Amino acid sequence: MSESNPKPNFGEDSAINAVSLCTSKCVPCEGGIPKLDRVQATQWCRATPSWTLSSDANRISRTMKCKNFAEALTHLNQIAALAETEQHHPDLHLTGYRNLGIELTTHAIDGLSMNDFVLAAKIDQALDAGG
Ligand SMILES: C[C@H](O)[C@H](O)[C@H]1CNC2=NC(N)=NC(=O)C2=N1
Repeated sequence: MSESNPKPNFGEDSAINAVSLCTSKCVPCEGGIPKLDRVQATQWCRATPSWTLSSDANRISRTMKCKNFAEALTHLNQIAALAETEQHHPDLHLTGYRNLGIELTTHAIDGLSMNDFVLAAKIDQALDAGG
């Protein structure tokens, strides 16, 4: 609806959901766009329910316990490949040998953009496919 809602790949009326996010591409961002506000970020999070919005609404995160260290590394590499394809890069944390933490924010705007949700949905698709 509103012009300030940055949904360039979705159009005015189309729904934001995991499928529409997965078929979208990250847009190169070097600043100059508004970050999603808390209300927008909360709406977008509904499409990526595995992700938690930070208290300052500037990032989303997902944690997962992998079977073992090798599976955690496999997932890290899957995420790295997606990040390189999309040219949008998460903060990745591998702790306690199999606990994977993934954080997404758009550094150029110090907050959330569509890119974070596109990559989050693609990460979910890859990890939850069992690969
Ligand atoms: C032009 C290109 O999109 C930018 O340099 C990218 C690279 N990857 C990035 N990743 C993230 N998470 N935030 C950024 O602002 C960012 N900038």
